[in-house]
Amino acid sequence: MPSTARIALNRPLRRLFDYLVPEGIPLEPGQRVKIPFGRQQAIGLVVETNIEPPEGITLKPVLKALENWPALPNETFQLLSWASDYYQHPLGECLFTAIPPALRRGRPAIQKNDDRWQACGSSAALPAKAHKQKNLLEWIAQHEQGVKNSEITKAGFTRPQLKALLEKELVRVAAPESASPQSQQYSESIAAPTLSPAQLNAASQLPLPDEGFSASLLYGITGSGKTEVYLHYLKQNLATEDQALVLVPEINLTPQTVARFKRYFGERILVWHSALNDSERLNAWLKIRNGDPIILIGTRSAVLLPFTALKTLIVDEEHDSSYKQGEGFRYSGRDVAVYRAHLNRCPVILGSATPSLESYHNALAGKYRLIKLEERAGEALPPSISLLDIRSRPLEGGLSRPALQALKKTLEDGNQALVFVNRRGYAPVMMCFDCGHMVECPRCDTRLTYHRRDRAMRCHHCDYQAAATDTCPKCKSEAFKPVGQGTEQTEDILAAHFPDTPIVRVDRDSTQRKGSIQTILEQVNTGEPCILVGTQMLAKGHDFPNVTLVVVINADGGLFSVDFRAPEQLIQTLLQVSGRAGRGTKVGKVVVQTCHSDHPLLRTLCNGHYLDMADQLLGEREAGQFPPFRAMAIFRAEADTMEQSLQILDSIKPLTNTPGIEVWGPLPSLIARRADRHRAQLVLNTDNRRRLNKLLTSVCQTLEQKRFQKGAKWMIDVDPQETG
Ligand SMILES: Nc1ncnc2c1ncn2[C@@H]1O[C@H](COP(=O)(O)OP(=O)(O)OP(=O)(O)O)[C@@H](O)[C@H]1O
Ligand SMILES: [Zn+2]
Repeated sequence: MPSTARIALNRPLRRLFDYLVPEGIPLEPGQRVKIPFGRQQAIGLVVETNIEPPEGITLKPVLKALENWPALPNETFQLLSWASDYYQHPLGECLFTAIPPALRRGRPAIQKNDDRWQACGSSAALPAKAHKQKNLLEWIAQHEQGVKNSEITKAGFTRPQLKALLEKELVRVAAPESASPQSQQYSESIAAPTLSPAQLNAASQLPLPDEGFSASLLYGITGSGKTEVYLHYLKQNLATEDQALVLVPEINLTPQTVARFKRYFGERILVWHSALNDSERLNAWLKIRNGDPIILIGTRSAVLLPFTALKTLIVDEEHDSSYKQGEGFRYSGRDVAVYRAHLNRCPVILGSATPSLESYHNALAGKYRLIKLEERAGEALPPSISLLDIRSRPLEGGLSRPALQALKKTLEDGNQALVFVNRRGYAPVMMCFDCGHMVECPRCDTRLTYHRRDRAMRCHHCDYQAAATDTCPKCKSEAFKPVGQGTEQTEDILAAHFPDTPIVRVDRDSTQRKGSIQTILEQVNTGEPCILVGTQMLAKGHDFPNVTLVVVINADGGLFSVDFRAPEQLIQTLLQVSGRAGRGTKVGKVVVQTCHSDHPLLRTLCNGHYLDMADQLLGEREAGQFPPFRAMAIFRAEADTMEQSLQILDSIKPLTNTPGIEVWGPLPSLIARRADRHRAQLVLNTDNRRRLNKLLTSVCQTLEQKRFQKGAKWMIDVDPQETG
């Protein structure tokens, strides 16, 4: 009698499918199978085996198992099942996030052929007329390590030429780099970095990989050398057969970090991020699944991968909002990392100069070990931060005269400066000073940003764009002007003031145009005087030793926002961007322009003590009964009309009626219309997380059965980052 298995598909369905398991196909959870599905075939993942077959239904059989081992080993499988329940996202889609695209399509789980060819004969053996083959052979012979197919074509040779050499046995495949699981040997020649006494003190407080589960919050001020602490820790404590995971917010922004890890660990470093192609992804996945002793540096989704020998997790810049996925499976990479360490009985280290209030709260509650590193590495000192009130001061490109003077002085002293503007483009609004018209996005409840370089008006919330006009589109007046600051405008003003100094703009537009941020930053890395102008991108983890001045154009953005997280994010960004000043031997200075120089939060900022501000903010969160003191979840709806969206949420609200759970709304979202979709939300807030989880599971099950109007959608977001 054949047994029955329950199988998950990569579909947004809160249900699983039962199939017969033909004899001779032993299955276990996490294994990849091919199954008939409707009129097609699909790739599924086994969730349960030997289940009681449902009565009265004839089941179809599994067609085959794609491997005789589980693609998702037990611990990874448990992790994803937990995440599916915690974040209320369908199990199938959660499980498949840990499977690379090639395997989702049913491709075999083998290394993509990337053979290297070596020469093994002399060109003398070739006929005199075979010039091309001769050239190819000689070229291959110059590369002792062998050359890849792709390199051969890139060098201008062809496959038939290679084939001809192969037939004559003049070339052969070089020994593969990794022939079988566990076979990889990594030579690590460089010793651990030498740490300062403060760094050593911090490193010595970190629990060892074999001491079981623990979570540590490494609070290390900007420039304190946290990366060196991680390197030292891994070098000293990670056994040669073990795996480690280092999560980073965005790899492409900080190529320096990867380079630093590679210097110490060489080939043992593997990277995982969204820019990998399918075969790079598959090859990396196989190494991870095989238990190769790699150290993976990866973005958010790396935490879900099927490690089999994971002994340490590090989450760098743990406060960064990019750890939370904003759509679909809305998990927090940081929080999943903590749960993974718990499942895996190993340490997790969360590091930041500006820890999230969640993590800091956990540290204060004794759940996380708090480790402080409050000195800068090397000879660097913390920068001095001062507020510059700009009320009734004339501004140029957002810059006040004292700020311009400080920039001038910095350049004269042979140093570099950084100007932080929180908007890309030229100006966030174009306004007519005759009729008052402001140009809005036709598809969103937002204004269009003026991009002068491309003479375009763009919506930063959808992809709408229109050509810029010189006169008001409504009344044709010529008094049609940009209002507010964007990076382009500040760049122009700086170029006019400092014509002989390179101005380097870093924002999403400039990095998209010029390729990588690395190319753009080459100018800065020469150390010659220059001014960097840019957005948040500049605040993240960069190490420019010659930057001695940071100017923040306007600090007021998040001070009075309705989003309860806004002040936290503002302070984090301000301190992170301030932390780019004075990282080398020269002292750094930060000038923060504001119209609210008496605001208590900004005043505390000048002391530079993040934890003081965090204490202050936690006090406010507790008074307002917000996370981390309570658990929050948001039901969101979007539809073609606001009425429909509100209707969906109105129908959800009675289902949430539970003692101890507060429900706010439904209300239109802060940007109520985005890309012609009308959005609303219903907020659930409670001090009983378990009850909330149970409630959400039952509400989601109910909603799954309901039919809503075409185009209308509901979503659930647990521990939301954005609450507007
Ligand atoms: N022990 C040390 N001796 C000398 N220089 C050091 C030492 N440790 C780190 N550094 C240097 O100090 C600088 C800052 O280090 P790192 O980038 O690791 O700081 P960080 O704590 O990650 O900072 P941030 O949070 O601001 O990104 C780097 O240039 C690094 O090479
Ligand atoms: Zn828009």
